[in-house]
Amino acid sequence: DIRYAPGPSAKSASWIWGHELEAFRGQALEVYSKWMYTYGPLFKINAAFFHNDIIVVGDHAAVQHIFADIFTYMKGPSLRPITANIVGKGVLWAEGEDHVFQRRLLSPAFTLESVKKMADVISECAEKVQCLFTWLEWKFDQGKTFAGFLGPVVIRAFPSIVSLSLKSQNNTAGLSTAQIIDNISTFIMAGHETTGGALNFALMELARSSRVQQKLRREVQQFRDALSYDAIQKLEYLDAVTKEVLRLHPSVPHTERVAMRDDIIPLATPIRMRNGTVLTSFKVQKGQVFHIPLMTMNTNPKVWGEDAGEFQPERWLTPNAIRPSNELPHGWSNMVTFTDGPRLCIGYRLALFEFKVILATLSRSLEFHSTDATVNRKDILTLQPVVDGKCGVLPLRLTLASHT
Ligand code: HEM
Repeated sequence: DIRYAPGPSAKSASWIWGHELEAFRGQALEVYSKWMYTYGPLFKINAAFFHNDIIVVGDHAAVQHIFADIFTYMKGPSLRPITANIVGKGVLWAEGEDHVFQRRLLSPAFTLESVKKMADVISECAEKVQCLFTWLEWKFDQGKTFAGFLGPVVIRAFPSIVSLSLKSQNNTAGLSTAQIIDNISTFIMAGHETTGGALNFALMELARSSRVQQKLRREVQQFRDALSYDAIQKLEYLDAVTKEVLRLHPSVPHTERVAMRDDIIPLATPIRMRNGTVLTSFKVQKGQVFHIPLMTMNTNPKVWGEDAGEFQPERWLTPNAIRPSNELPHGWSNMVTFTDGPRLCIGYRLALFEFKVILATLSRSLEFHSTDATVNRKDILTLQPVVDGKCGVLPLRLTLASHT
């Protein structure tokens, strides 16, 4: 019985907020990570406002099961109204048959072929951003809000991609005008907030590690071909840096699902319940809320090793530095950064290409230096840097890079 699941004691919970406020107060996913390393990959917490207990689940088999069955596990009532308000009732919001319908019509815009067709425009936009930054090198003072600046600049440079992606397929005919509009704002928000945020954290990591930064710059500068879709796949170190940034700083740090019916969930790692029984699967009842801590799963030392919290792109290039894939989560590069299953991020190929082209283009000609500001990270639907209490702020200093 899931009532006996391990977890922080009920006595430590606030009578009104349960354990939820404590979890929110820390840095992004810090408290869930601490609990997961203490209680194992499945534990329960008290929910706010006397709601039934929430199960926090990072067990690979359980998470794969939940993501695979989108008719049994849907987004919770706490997420959907926010999504509807911010981006409208597009594919990110839709559930059930409506989701399947919208996803089928929109998917052709995000296939490998479609992303390849957008590649030239994306590379051109990356050049524009780089020119702007090179110009800004004279203008940037230490302490300016880099993140708040990067978002609008990237969005301004990239709007053509949204219309291009929808134009690249003729199937949107089945969607109403309102659905098309809502999906365009979905792509703008879900696409730019996430990719822009991940790029911010990438620049922060490069600024903190001159070794990685120099190695990446050397690889990019020595590569003479144009950065087409196929060409960029040849840059091995860029690929490793990309994976490492998206492992440590997943733009969506956690997600939520609710069981629509009773079910049995398999477990990769048996859990010892508080009454002494050991379970290899567990029963859930309709209405059970799950929190899925994507960031915790990506950085669990029991899975990724003792240096799980460190930025080490080499782990992706060193044989046996990472466990075999059957011992890792199911998803892109054995991570859950884009989730998994039928609701896997629709734009992940586009995101990866944009991320790589922009990072390659910027690091070719600019150097990034840290400031002495302390950067905190908060989970506010997306992962946000917070400096001196200000959200979306990531101060960096730029100089021109020398060419090899
Ligand atoms: C680094 C960049 C990105 C990250 C880390 C990311 C992450 C995610 C995650 C975790 C989800 C699943 C959320 C959930 O089900 O709870 C998701 C869904 C989604 N993403 Fe992304 N995303 C990124 C970029 C993009 C881009 C570039 C686009 C489109 C232009 C996009 C469009 C979407 C859409 C429409 C969904 C909803 C898909 C569905 O429910 O069927 N994302 N993304």
